[in-house]
Amino acid sequence: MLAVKVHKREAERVRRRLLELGVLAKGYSVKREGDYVLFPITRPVEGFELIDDEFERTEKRPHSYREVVEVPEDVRPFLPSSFDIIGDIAIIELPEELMSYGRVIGEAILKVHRHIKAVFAKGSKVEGEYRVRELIHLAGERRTETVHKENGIRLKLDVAKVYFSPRLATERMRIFEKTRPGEIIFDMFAGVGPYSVLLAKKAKLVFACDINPRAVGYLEENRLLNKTPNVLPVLGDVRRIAGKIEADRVLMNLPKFADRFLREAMLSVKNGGVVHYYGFGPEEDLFSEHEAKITGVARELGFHVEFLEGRKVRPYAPRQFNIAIDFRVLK
Ligand SMILES: C[S@@+](CC[C@H](N)C(=O)[O-])C[C@H]1O[C@@H](n2cnc3c(N)ncnc32)[C@H](O)[C@@H]1O
Repeated sequence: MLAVKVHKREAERVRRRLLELGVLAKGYSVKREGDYVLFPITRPVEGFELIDDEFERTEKRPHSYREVVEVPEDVRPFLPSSFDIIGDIAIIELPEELMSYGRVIGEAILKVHRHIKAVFAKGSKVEGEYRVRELIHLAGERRTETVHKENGIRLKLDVAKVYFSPRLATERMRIFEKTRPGEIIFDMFAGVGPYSVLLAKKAKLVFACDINPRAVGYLEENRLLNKTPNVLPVLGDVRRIAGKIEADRVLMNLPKFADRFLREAMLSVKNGGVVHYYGFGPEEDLFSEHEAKITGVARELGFHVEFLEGRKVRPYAPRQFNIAIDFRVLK
């Protein structure tokens, strides 16, 4: 292989020059011979001593499981480019064409991402009142409980028994930034507490309600784990406590059905307080339908609403987005 030979005093300057010229051969290690350094190159360059030598290939660590997984070429284009990581558990969505290669895909993920200990495939959509999905074990430990770190807090949870999405971390931080010290928060659909525990670091009190007993069990653990005794977990249907709380800020993180709970949210927020509403909307008109429902419920209650912000939270399905609408309630 063609190489440039230089004295070690000149090595750094020459390396930079070869990089500038775009001739330094990638994937080969530079060699040292006494006082000289040998740079492998891809084509002859003028002004340097050129020699011919053999070079060892540098070991390149794969970045993606797709570089190491062994599947037939015809199904390779179906390999997903990303997957969710919750604590030390990976959850991947496999199309039908790849389901029979689940084990090798799972093992490839374990090989490339050393901190991942178990891999599961999504076995269904998020379903039911508890908003959980079926999971299919692909590789590694047959364990579904883990501790996930996000926004400086730790959340213990069971990925098979409760809802949790790491993709909402940025949205949660956004709400944290809007929260003011001393506020009373009502997290209507709290899950294991990713909003509640985070906001409790700033707010005075957080009422955190969920109907899933497992979620509330973890919520209890997570308030201890994060030293946030100002989170008050409430197990049960949120309709039972709505209207008995006067919060500065109400969170409605149940995008599939939040519209059915607008009355409860508005009755639980104080005059001038803010509601963070979540839903799903088509790309061409993200907010109108939801805003109409919000205005309608406010009118029935004799309240006014002031829309503060509408935003895309994340893509949900083709041409569909998970959206957020922040609005103020004036009573
Ligand atoms: C989409 S998850 C959100 C959980 C959490 N906020 C998060 O970000 O991970 C919605 C949660 O609402 C709970 N839920 C559904 N219906 C409910 C109801 N009527 N009352 C209280 N909680 C309910 C579910 O059990 C689930 O944990």
